[in-house]
Amino acid sequence: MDIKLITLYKIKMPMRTPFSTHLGTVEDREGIIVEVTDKEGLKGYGEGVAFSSPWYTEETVETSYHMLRDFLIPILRKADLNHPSEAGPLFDTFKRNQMAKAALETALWDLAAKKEEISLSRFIGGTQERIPSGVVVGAKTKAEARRQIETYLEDGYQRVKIKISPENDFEFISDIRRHFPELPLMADANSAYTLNHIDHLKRLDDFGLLMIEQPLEHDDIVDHAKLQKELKTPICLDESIVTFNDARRAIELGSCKVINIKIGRVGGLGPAKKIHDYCLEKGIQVWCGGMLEFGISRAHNIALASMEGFTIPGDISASSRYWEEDISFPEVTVEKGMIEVPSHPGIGFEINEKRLKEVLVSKETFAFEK
Ligand SMILES: O=C(O)CCC(=O)C1=CC=C[C@@H](O)[C@@H]1C(=O)O
Ligand SMILES: [Mg+2]
Repeated sequence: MDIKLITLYKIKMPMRTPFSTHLGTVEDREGIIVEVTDKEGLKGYGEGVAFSSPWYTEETVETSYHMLRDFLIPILRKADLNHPSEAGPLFDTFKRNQMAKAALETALWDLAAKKEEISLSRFIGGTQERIPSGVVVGAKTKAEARRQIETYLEDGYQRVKIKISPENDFEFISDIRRHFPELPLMADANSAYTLNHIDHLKRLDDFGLLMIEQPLEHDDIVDHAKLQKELKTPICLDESIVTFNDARRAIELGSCKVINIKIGRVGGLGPAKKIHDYCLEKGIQVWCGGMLEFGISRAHNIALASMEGFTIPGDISASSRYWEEDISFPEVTVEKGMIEVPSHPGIGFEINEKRLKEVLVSKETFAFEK
Protein backbone atom coordinates (compact mmCIF):
# COMPACT_ATOMS: atom_id res chain seq x y z
CA MET A 1 0.00 0.00 0.00
CA ASP A 2 3.10 2.24 -0.26
CA ILE A 3 2.88 3.81 3.18
CA LYS A 4 5.15 6.80 3.68
CA LEU A 5 4.32 7.83 7.23
CA ILE A 6 1.93 7.35 10.10
CA THR A 7 0.95 10.08 12.53
CA LEU A 8 -0.71 9.49 15.90
CA TYR A 9 -2.69 12.37 17.39
CA LYS A 10 -3.73 12.02 21.02
CA ILE A 11 -6.72 14.27 21.74
CA LYS A 12 -9.03 15.21 24.60
CA MET A 13 -12.44 16.89 24.29
CA PRO A 14 -15.18 17.66 26.84
CA MET A 15 -18.52 15.96 26.18
CA ARG A 16 -21.57 18.23 25.89
CA THR A 17 -23.27 16.21 28.61
CA PRO A 18 -21.61 13.58 30.81
CA PHE A 19 -22.41 9.95 29.84
CA SER A 20 -23.25 7.67 32.78
CA THR A 21 -23.56 3.90 33.18
CA HIS A 22 -23.54 1.87 36.39
CA LEU A 23 -19.79 1.46 35.77
CA GLY A 24 -18.96 5.17 35.75
CA THR A 25 -19.31 8.53 34.04
CA VAL A 26 -17.40 9.93 31.05
CA GLU A 27 -17.03 13.73 31.07
CA ASP A 28 -13.90 14.28 28.98
CA ARG A 29 -13.29 11.95 26.07
CA GLU A 30 -9.70 11.11 25.19
CA GLY A 31 -8.87 9.29 21.97
CA ILE A 32 -6.26 8.60 19.31
CA ILE A 33 -6.54 9.65 15.68
CA VAL A 34 -4.38 7.62 13.28
CA GLU A 35 -3.35 9.23 9.99
CA VAL A 36 -1.70 7.00 7.37
CA THR A 37 -0.08 8.86 4.43
CA ASP A 38 0.99 7.05 1.28
CA LYS A 39 3.69 8.00 -1.23
CA GLU A 40 1.17 9.90 -3.40
CA GLY A 41 0.18 12.01 -0.38
CA LEU A 42 -3.25 10.39 0.08
CA LYS A 43 -4.31 10.19 3.73
CA GLY A 44 -6.43 7.56 5.46
CA TYR A 45 -7.88 8.04 8.95
CA GLY A 46 -8.75 5.71 11.82
CA GLU A 47 -9.68 6.30 15.46
CA GLY A 48 -8.69 4.50 18.66
CA VAL A 49 -11.92 4.20 20.67
CA ALA A 50 -10.59 2.85 23.99
CA PHE A 51 -11.51 4.96 27.01
CA SER A 52 -9.12 6.65 29.47
CA SER A 53 -9.68 3.87 32.02
CA PRO A 54 -10.47 0.15 31.50
CA TRP A 55 -14.14 0.19 32.60
CA TYR A 56 -15.68 -1.06 29.33
CA THR A 57 -12.93 -3.44 28.19
CA GLU A 58 -9.36 -3.91 29.40
CA GLU A 59 -7.94 -1.45 26.84
CA THR A 60 -7.18 2.20 27.57
CA VAL A 61 -5.92 5.13 25.50
CA GLU A 62 -2.44 4.49 26.88
CA THR A 63 -2.42 0.72 26.20
CA SER A 64 -3.67 1.40 22.66
CA TYR A 65 -0.95 3.96 22.11
CA HIS A 66 1.67 1.51 23.38
CA MET A 67 0.37 -1.23 21.06
CA LEU A 68 0.32 1.12 18.08
CA ARG A 69 3.75 2.64 18.64
CA ASP A 70 5.65 -0.44 19.83
CA PHE A 71 4.00 -3.36 18.01
CA LEU A 72 1.46 -2.58 15.28
CA ILE A 73 3.29 0.21 13.43
CA PRO A 74 6.57 -1.78 13.54
CA ILE A 75 4.88 -4.93 12.16
CA LEU A 76 3.29 -2.87 9.39
CA ARG A 77 6.71 -1.40 8.54
CA LYS A 78 8.03 -4.86 7.75
CA ALA A 79 4.95 -6.02 5.81
CA ASP A 80 4.12 -5.29 2.21
CA LEU A 81 0.33 -5.12 2.25
CA ASN A 82 -1.63 -5.14 -0.99
CA HIS A 83 -5.07 -4.77 0.60
CA PRO A 84 -6.39 -3.58 4.00
CA SER A 85 -8.02 -6.98 4.61
CA GLU A 86 -4.49 -8.35 5.10
CA ALA A 87 -3.91 -6.15 8.14
CA GLY A 88 -6.28 -7.98 10.52
CA PRO A 89 -4.61 -11.41 10.20
CA LEU A 90 -1.19 -9.73 10.44
CA PHE A 91 -2.13 -7.86 13.62
CA ASP A 92 -3.56 -11.06 15.12
CA THR A 93 0.07 -12.14 15.61
CA PHE A 94 -0.56 -10.18 18.82
CA LYS A 95 -3.29 -11.21 21.24
CA ARG A 96 -6.41 -9.07 21.77
CA ASN A 97 -5.86 -5.27 21.96
CA GLN A 98 -8.65 -5.08 19.39
CA MET A 99 -9.22 -1.32 19.66
CA ALA A 100 -5.56 -0.56 18.98
CA LYS A 101 -5.65 -2.88 15.95
CA ALA A 102 -8.87 -1.32 14.66
CA ALA A 103 -7.47 2.22 14.94
CA LEU A 104 -4.74 1.42 12.42
CA GLU A 105 -6.66 -1.12 10.33
CA THR A 106 -9.56 1.27 9.66
CA ALA A 107 -7.12 3.98 8.51
CA LEU A 108 -5.84 1.50 5.90
CA TRP A 109 -9.40 0.83 4.67
CA ASP A 110 -10.04 4.56 4.30
CA LEU A 111 -6.75 5.01 2.43
CA ALA A 112 -7.43 2.08 0.09
CA ALA A 113 -10.94 3.34 -0.73
CA LYS A 114 -9.54 6.80 -1.48
CA LYS A 115 -6.96 5.27 -3.79
CA GLU A 116 -9.78 3.47 -5.64
CA GLU A 117 -11.69 6.78 -5.67
CA ILE A 118 -14.82 5.20 -4.25
CA SER A 119 -16.65 5.59 -0.96
CA LEU A 120 -15.66 3.32 1.91
CA SER A 121 -19.25 2.09 1.98
CA ARG A 122 -19.03 0.89 -1.65
CA PHE A 123 -15.50 -0.41 -1.12
CA ILE A 124 -16.67 -2.78 1.64
CA GLY A 125 -19.84 -3.81 -0.19
CA GLY A 126 -22.35 -1.49 1.50
CA THR A 127 -25.69 -1.24 -0.25
CA GLN A 128 -27.77 1.23 1.80
CA GLU A 129 -27.70 4.95 0.94
CA ARG A 130 -29.23 6.03 4.22
CA ILE A 131 -29.13 4.29 7.58
CA PRO A 132 -31.58 4.45 10.50
CA SER A 133 -30.29 6.22 13.58
CA GLY A 134 -30.72 5.33 17.25
CA VAL A 135 -29.55 7.13 20.36
CA VAL A 136 -28.36 6.23 23.84
CA VAL A 137 -29.62 7.92 26.96
CA GLY A 138 -26.91 7.98 29.62
CA ALA A 139 -28.91 9.72 32.37
CA LYS A 140 -28.61 9.43 36.14
CA THR A 141 -32.28 10.09 37.00
CA LYS A 142 -35.54 9.06 35.37
CA ALA A 143 -36.64 12.69 35.00
CA GLU A 144 -33.42 13.42 33.13
CA ALA A 145 -33.92 10.29 30.99
CA ARG A 146 -37.47 11.39 30.13
CA ARG A 147 -36.30 14.88 29.19
CA GLN A 148 -33.54 13.47 26.98
CA ILE A 149 -35.95 11.04 25.27
CA GLU A 150 -38.42 13.84 24.51
CA THR A 151 -35.64 15.86 22.83
CA TYR A 152 -34.33 12.88 20.87
CA LEU A 153 -37.79 11.98 19.59
CA GLU A 154 -38.21 15.58 18.40
CA ASP A 155 -34.87 15.18 16.62
CA GLY A 156 -36.31 12.13 14.84
CA TYR A 157 -34.29 9.28 16.38
CA GLN A 158 -35.88 5.92 15.61
CA ARG A 159 -34.86 3.93 18.66
CA VAL A 160 -33.76 4.69 22.21
CA LYS A 161 -31.37 2.69 24.35
CA ILE A 162 -31.16 3.15 28.09
CA LYS A 163 -28.60 1.94 30.58
CA ILE A 164 -29.93 -0.38 33.29
CA SER A 165 -28.86 -2.23 36.44
CA PRO A 166 -30.87 -4.26 39.00
CA GLU A 167 -31.09 -1.11 41.15
CA ASN A 168 -32.80 1.12 38.57
CA ASP A 169 -34.32 -1.07 35.82
CA PHE A 170 -38.00 -1.23 36.87
CA GLU A 171 -38.06 2.39 37.98
CA PHE A 172 -36.59 3.64 34.68
CA ILE A 173 -38.31 1.29 32.24
CA SER A 174 -41.79 1.53 33.77
CA ASP A 175 -41.55 5.33 33.85
CA ILE A 176 -40.46 5.43 30.20
CA ARG A 177 -43.19 2.96 29.17
CA ARG A 178 -45.82 5.05 30.97
CA HIS A 179 -44.81 8.16 29.02
CA PHE A 180 -43.78 6.54 25.72
CA PRO A 181 -45.81 3.30 25.37
CA GLU A 182 -44.93 2.75 21.69
CA LEU A 183 -41.29 3.81 21.79
CA PRO A 184 -38.84 1.31 20.20
CA LEU A 185 -36.83 0.83 23.38
CA MET A 186 -33.92 -1.38 24.38
CA ALA A 187 -31.79 -1.66 27.49
CA ASP A 188 -28.04 -2.12 27.93
CA ALA A 189 -26.88 -3.68 31.20
CA ASN A 190 -23.09 -3.74 30.69
CA SER A 191 -22.96 -6.97 32.76
CA ALA A 192 -24.93 -5.67 35.75
CA TYR A 193 -26.75 -9.01 36.34
CA THR A 194 -25.95 -12.64 37.20
CA LEU A 195 -27.91 -15.85 36.70
CA ASN A 196 -29.34 -15.27 40.21
CA HIS A 197 -31.40 -12.49 38.58
CA ILE A 198 -33.30 -14.83 36.20
CA ASP A 199 -36.69 -14.19 37.85
CA HIS A 200 -36.00 -10.47 38.09
CA LEU A 201 -35.05 -10.35 34.38
CA LYS A 202 -38.10 -12.40 33.35
CA ARG A 203 -40.31 -9.64 34.73
CA LEU A 204 -38.73 -7.25 32.21
CA ASP A 205 -40.31 -9.36 29.43
CA ASP A 206 -43.57 -7.46 30.07
CA PHE A 207 -42.13 -4.17 28.81
CA GLY A 208 -41.75 -5.23 25.18
CA LEU A 209 -38.08 -4.28 24.93
CA LEU A 210 -36.50 -4.75 21.50
CA MET A 211 -33.62 -6.53 23.28
CA ILE A 212 -31.50 -6.53 26.41
CA GLU A 213 -27.83 -5.96 25.76
CA GLN A 214 -25.07 -7.81 27.64
CA PRO A 215 -26.95 -8.65 30.84
CA LEU A 216 -24.28 -11.07 32.18
CA GLU A 217 -20.51 -11.09 32.50
CA HIS A 218 -18.38 -9.34 29.90
CA ASP A 219 -16.67 -12.55 28.72
CA ASP A 220 -19.54 -15.04 29.09
CA ILE A 221 -21.47 -16.95 26.44
CA VAL A 222 -22.49 -20.06 28.44
CA ASP A 223 -24.66 -18.38 31.08
CA HIS A 224 -26.17 -16.11 28.42
CA ALA A 225 -27.32 -19.27 26.58
CA LYS A 226 -29.03 -20.48 29.78
CA LEU A 227 -30.63 -17.07 30.29
CA GLN A 228 -31.84 -16.72 26.69
CA LYS A 229 -33.79 -19.99 27.08
CA GLU A 230 -35.71 -18.41 29.98
CA LEU A 231 -36.37 -14.98 28.47
CA LYS A 232 -38.78 -13.86 25.77
CA THR A 233 -36.76 -10.65 25.29
CA PRO A 234 -33.96 -11.24 22.78
CA ILE A 235 -30.45 -11.05 24.25
CA CYS A 236 -27.93 -8.94 22.34
CA LEU A 237 -24.24 -9.52 23.00
CA ASP A 238 -21.76 -6.64 23.07
CA GLU A 239 -18.68 -7.11 25.33
CA SER A 240 -18.67 -10.94 24.92
CA ILE A 241 -18.00 -10.73 21.17
CA VAL A 242 -14.38 -9.77 20.61
CA THR A 243 -13.51 -12.07 17.69
CA PHE A 244 -15.23 -13.84 14.80
CA ASN A 245 -14.96 -17.12 16.72
CA ASP A 246 -16.70 -15.58 19.74
CA ALA A 247 -19.62 -14.74 17.44
CA ARG A 248 -19.63 -18.20 15.85
CA ARG A 249 -19.56 -19.94 19.26
CA ALA A 250 -22.25 -17.69 20.77
CA ILE A 251 -24.54 -18.37 17.81
CA GLU A 252 -23.90 -22.13 18.02
CA LEU A 253 -24.69 -22.13 21.75
CA GLY A 254 -27.82 -19.97 21.38
CA SER A 255 -26.38 -17.30 23.68
CA CYS A 256 -28.04 -14.42 21.81
CA LYS A 257 -30.47 -13.50 19.04
CA VAL A 258 -28.76 -10.23 18.19
CA ILE A 259 -25.15 -9.01 18.01
CA ASN A 260 -23.95 -5.45 18.48
CA ILE A 261 -20.95 -5.10 16.14
CA LYS A 262 -18.43 -2.46 17.21
CA ILE A 263 -15.49 -2.10 14.84
CA GLY A 264 -13.13 -1.24 17.71
CA ARG A 265 -14.20 -4.13 19.93
CA VAL A 266 -13.63 -6.76 17.21
CA GLY A 267 -10.30 -5.44 15.88
CA GLY A 268 -11.29 -3.61 12.70
CA LEU A 269 -13.50 -3.42 9.63
CA GLY A 270 -12.26 -6.75 8.23
CA PRO A 271 -13.40 -8.76 11.28
CA ALA A 272 -16.58 -6.64 11.57
CA LYS A 273 -17.50 -7.49 7.96
CA LYS A 274 -16.80 -11.18 8.57
CA ILE A 275 -19.08 -11.25 11.64
CA HIS A 276 -21.76 -9.39 9.67
CA ASP A 277 -21.60 -11.91 6.79
CA TYR A 278 -21.80 -14.88 9.17
CA CYS A 279 -24.74 -13.41 11.10
CA LEU A 280 -26.57 -12.71 7.82
CA GLU A 281 -26.07 -16.35 6.80
CA LYS A 282 -27.29 -17.62 10.21
CA GLY A 283 -30.28 -15.27 10.50
CA ILE A 284 -28.86 -13.40 13.51
CA GLN A 285 -29.71 -9.71 13.58
CA VAL A 286 -26.91 -7.16 13.87
CA TRP A 287 -26.59 -3.45 14.52
CA CYS A 288 -23.65 -1.09 14.80
CA GLY A 289 -22.66 -0.05 18.32
CA GLY A 290 -21.09 3.24 19.36
CA MET A 291 -18.17 4.23 21.58
CA LEU A 292 -18.92 7.89 22.35
CA GLU A 293 -16.68 8.52 19.42
CA PHE A 294 -15.30 11.39 17.43
CA GLY A 295 -16.17 11.90 13.77
CA ILE A 296 -13.61 9.52 12.27
CA SER A 297 -14.91 6.41 13.99
CA ARG A 298 -18.48 7.62 13.45
CA ALA A 299 -17.71 7.78 9.71
CA HIS A 300 -16.39 4.21 9.72
CA ASN A 301 -19.53 3.12 11.59
CA ILE A 302 -21.74 4.73 8.94
CA ALA A 303 -19.90 2.82 6.19
CA LEU A 304 -20.19 -0.47 8.09
CA ALA A 305 -23.87 0.09 8.87
CA SER A 306 -24.58 0.55 5.15
CA MET A 307 -24.08 -3.20 4.69
CA GLU A 308 -27.12 -5.36 4.00
CA GLY A 309 -27.47 -7.05 7.40
CA PHE A 310 -27.64 -3.83 9.43
CA THR A 311 -31.40 -3.46 9.59
CA ILE A 312 -31.78 -2.37 13.23
CA PRO A 313 -30.99 1.30 14.03
CA GLY A 314 -27.49 1.46 15.53
CA ASP A 315 -25.98 3.70 18.21
CA ILE A 316 -24.96 6.08 15.44
CA SER A 317 -26.23 9.50 16.35
CA ALA A 318 -25.52 13.06 15.18
CA SER A 319 -22.14 14.68 15.95
CA SER A 320 -24.04 17.22 18.08
CA ARG A 321 -25.22 14.43 20.43
CA TYR A 322 -21.77 14.54 22.06
CA TRP A 323 -19.75 17.47 20.69
CA GLU A 324 -19.93 21.26 20.46
CA GLU A 325 -17.57 20.98 17.48
CA ASP A 326 -16.13 17.70 16.20
CA ILE A 327 -12.65 17.08 14.74
CA SER A 328 -14.16 16.26 11.34
CA PHE A 329 -16.61 17.89 8.97
CA PRO A 330 -19.27 18.03 7.69
CA GLU A 331 -21.17 17.26 10.90
CA VAL A 332 -23.09 13.99 10.94
CA THR A 333 -26.76 14.95 11.03
CA VAL A 334 -29.96 12.97 11.47
CA GLU A 335 -32.82 13.86 9.10
CA LYS A 336 -36.17 12.20 9.79
CA GLY A 337 -34.36 9.52 11.77
CA MET A 338 -31.88 8.71 8.99
CA ILE A 339 -28.18 9.41 8.37
CA GLU A 340 -26.97 9.78 4.80
CA VAL A 341 -24.09 7.52 3.77
CA PRO A 342 -21.46 9.73 2.06
CA SER A 343 -20.61 8.99 -1.57
CA HIS A 344 -17.24 10.85 -1.59
CA PRO A 345 -14.06 8.75 -1.71
CA GLY A 346 -13.08 6.97 1.53
CA ILE A 347 -14.91 7.81 4.73
CA GLY A 348 -16.30 10.94 3.03
CA PHE A 349 -15.42 13.34 5.87
CA GLU A 350 -12.47 15.77 6.19
CA ILE A 351 -10.36 16.61 9.22
CA ASN A 352 -11.30 19.89 10.91
CA GLU A 353 -7.67 21.04 11.37
CA LYS A 354 -8.58 24.00 13.57
CA ARG A 355 -10.53 21.82 16.00
CA LEU A 356 -7.90 19.08 15.96
CA LYS A 357 -5.29 21.64 17.06
CA GLU A 358 -7.54 22.92 19.86
CA VAL A 359 -8.01 19.46 21.38
CA LEU A 360 -4.54 18.08 20.66
CA VAL A 361 -2.61 16.58 23.58
CA SER A 362 0.34 15.16 21.62
CA LYS A 363 1.41 14.29 18.09
CA GLU A 364 4.02 11.73 16.97
CA THR A 365 5.08 10.79 13.45
CA PHE A 366 6.57 7.48 12.29
CA ALA A 367 8.36 7.49 8.93
CA PHE A 368 8.41 4.36 6.73
CA GLU A 369 11.57 3.74 4.73
CA LYS A 370 11.53 1.40 1.80
O1 LIG B 1 -21.62 6.02 21.15
C1 LIG B 1 -22.80 5.97 21.54
O2 LIG B 1 -23.65 6.76 21.17
C2 LIG B 1 -23.26 4.93 22.51
C3 LIG B 1 -22.23 4.45 23.39
C4 LIG B 1 -22.66 3.37 24.33
O3 LIG B 1 -23.81 3.13 24.56
C5 LIG B 1 -21.63 2.65 24.96
C6 LIG B 1 -20.34 2.95 24.75
C7 LIG B 1 -19.34 2.36 25.52
C8 LIG B 1 -19.66 1.59 26.56
C9 LIG B 1 -20.99 1.39 26.98
O4 LIG B 1 -21.41 2.08 28.08
C10 LIG B 1 -22.01 1.57 25.87
C11 LIG B 1 -22.23 0.21 25.28
O5 LIG B 1 -21.98 -0.74 26.03
O6 LIG B 1 -22.66 0.04 24.17
MG1 LIG C 1 -23.27 -2.20 25.23
